[in-house]
Amino acid sequence: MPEPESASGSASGSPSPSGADALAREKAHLAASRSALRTMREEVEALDIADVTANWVNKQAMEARTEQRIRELADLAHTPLFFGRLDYSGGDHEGHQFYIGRRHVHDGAGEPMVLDWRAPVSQPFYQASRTAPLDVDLRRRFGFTGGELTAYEDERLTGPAGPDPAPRTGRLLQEEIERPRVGPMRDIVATIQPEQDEIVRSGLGGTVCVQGGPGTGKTAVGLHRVAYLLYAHRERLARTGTLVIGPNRSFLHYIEQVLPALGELEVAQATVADLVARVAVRAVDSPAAALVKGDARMAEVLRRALRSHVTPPGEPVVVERGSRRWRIPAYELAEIVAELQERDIRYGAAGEALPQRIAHAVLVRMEEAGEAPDDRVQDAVARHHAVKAAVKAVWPRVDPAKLVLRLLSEPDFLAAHAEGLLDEEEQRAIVWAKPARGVKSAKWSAADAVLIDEAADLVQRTPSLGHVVLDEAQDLSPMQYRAVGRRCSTGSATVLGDLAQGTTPWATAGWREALAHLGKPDAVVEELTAGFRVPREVISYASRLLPHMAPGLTEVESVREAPGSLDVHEVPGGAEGAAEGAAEGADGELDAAVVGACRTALLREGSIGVIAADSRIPALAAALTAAGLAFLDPGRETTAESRLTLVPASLAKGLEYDYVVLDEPAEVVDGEPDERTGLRRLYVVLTRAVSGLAVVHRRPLPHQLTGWSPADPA
Ligand SMILES: Nc1ncnc2c1ncn2[C@@H]1O[C@H](COP(=O)(O)OP(=O)(O)OP(=O)(O)O)[C@@H](O)[C@H]1O
Repeated sequence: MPEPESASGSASGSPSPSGADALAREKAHLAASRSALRTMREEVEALDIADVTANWVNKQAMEARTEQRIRELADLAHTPLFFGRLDYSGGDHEGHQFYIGRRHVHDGAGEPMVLDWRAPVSQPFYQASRTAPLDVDLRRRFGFTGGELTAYEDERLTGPAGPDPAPRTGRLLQEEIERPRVGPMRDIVATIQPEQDEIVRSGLGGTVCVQGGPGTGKTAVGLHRVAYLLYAHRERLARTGTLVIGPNRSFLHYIEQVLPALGELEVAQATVADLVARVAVRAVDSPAAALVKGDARMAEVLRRALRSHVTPPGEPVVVERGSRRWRIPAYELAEIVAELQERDIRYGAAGEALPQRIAHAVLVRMEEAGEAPDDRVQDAVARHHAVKAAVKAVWPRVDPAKLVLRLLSEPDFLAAHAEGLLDEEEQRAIVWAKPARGVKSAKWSAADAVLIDEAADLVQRTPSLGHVVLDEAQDLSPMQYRAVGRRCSTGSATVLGDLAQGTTPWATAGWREALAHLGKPDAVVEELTAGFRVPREVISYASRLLPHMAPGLTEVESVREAPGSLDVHEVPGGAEGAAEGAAEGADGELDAAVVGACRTALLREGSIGVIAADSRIPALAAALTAAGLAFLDPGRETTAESRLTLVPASLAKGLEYDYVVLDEPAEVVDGEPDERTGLRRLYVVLTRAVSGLAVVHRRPLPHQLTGWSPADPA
């Protein structure tokens, strides 16, 4: 371990260096650490694996590992090698200084120059406080500008209280959050807050569910938790795998760089639709049909329908071998079948076990007759055509997609298995008006694909991963929770969501029930209440909607004041004129006002999101183009040259922009099938801005936002 002098370069015992000197020493440590990292990389690059690998396969594997290691050791120009320092004044590390960074760096003698943020000795960087200093005397946070170390911020955790910044409002934290965004989501490793850190470091064994309002850092926490788990349980998770599940491609694209920036390159990403993509999805269900298809009762309907394929044996099995015939009577076959049905094994596995069970019964008879058959005889009997024929009749193979197809095509078949589970109206809601002819030509919906996935799991167990992060979970149906749950049945999960942002007809009403569907009823539910993204003025405005669409949920408490961050601009013309414009999907004056707001936002640094009801997107796209303002769609990465993104409200969830221009809130609400969902959608889009929100409207704002009630006199 380095002594204070060697780690910081500070002259021990001399008067405390001036700020400038201290900064110079820290810069020197950064330069020395960079050079040590370069040496580490050069050592890996120079490894001659030809000497240590005996064969081609090993060589390939070693080469891949070496390449990955070289990538992990890259010194990224704009990613500081360390962001903090801890000076220990007690415990095992008394008198030592540690620099905390994204990865471990050591010098030629193997002494650490930078410690991985995930190491136990780094934890006080996130957790220590004046009330619980955890043996740490000083915590230093570094500020960087374009990869250059330019500032630091100290907190004394022991001795008389000084003018230290409270961690929540620290200048560096504020600057970090407000640093203009271009490109994908960034990591928060330098500024993880204590309550976030507790979730990040919670053990691999347990499932954690995090409820948190917009911008409380749920996504960030989930991704950092994966990085932490990979550090703490690398071998196990390398074997079993990790997966991050997000709501759509744009969102996954937005978050995809966070884990690589933390040195983790092997985490898979998918949407729920990707996980269950066994058939091509080409149809959209009515809300009523999707609601029934997503209900957990469908799991039981499927189970019954599948099991109905087992037919009680009516005939004996007669196996001829040489001059002898062995006969297993029907009642004995029925006993074997009943025993398999009672056991908790998958339909397919039981079907595969049946021939061996029948063969075993034959062997018992052979032994009783004085023969001494061995395993080979049993295998031969199991493959005998009479046994195969019996198995086919009693326990036929079932194709999961065909099973669902039949349920949705044949009202009688559905009724037989939905009895006591779905009422007649519910059954009618899901049966296809026009029965499909085959699996390939059927017009499957997203919910149908989930049903097929459930059926497939009833036939054959879905392999489980080691850990799954499920983001924006509040929008999943019970059947979708089950689909995710079977992918972490022997592993654990991090479930992230906000009940107030649920915008599907089946949105999660409470986490306990959702976790039961996921198969993790004992998961711990944590709450994050501090808001990092949205400034106080904006979150208070958006939170006016809460009592109307998610009563009981408390307002997020923003850690940031940003006076002037909210601008509500009314375009004259009012209710009458706007109605016609809206009907045509175009409204020249409103469009012009939105373009104007974009121009104003473009004068500042950072990303700009223009968010509008999906129906307004074509008109706004045309207006922006006519005004010469280039824009991206949310699946594309912003760059310094193209900072403007046109976002349909339905895709805004989970995303964020430095500045948001929100077009016509009333239209966003009207774009949803009911008012509650509309207000929730509005809440989502009102909470996407980091530095400023401009609301541009011509129609009256929804009264829940203005506080005006329809009952009030005008
Ligand atoms: N401790 C932190 N330090 C710095 N930035 C943070 C911290 N926690 C969160 N943030 C930032 O706040 C913003 C919101 O975080 P994130 O997207 O994870 O929130 P969320 O709870 O998932 O939001 P939503 O519910 O809207 O999806 C991001 O820019 C993130 O980097």
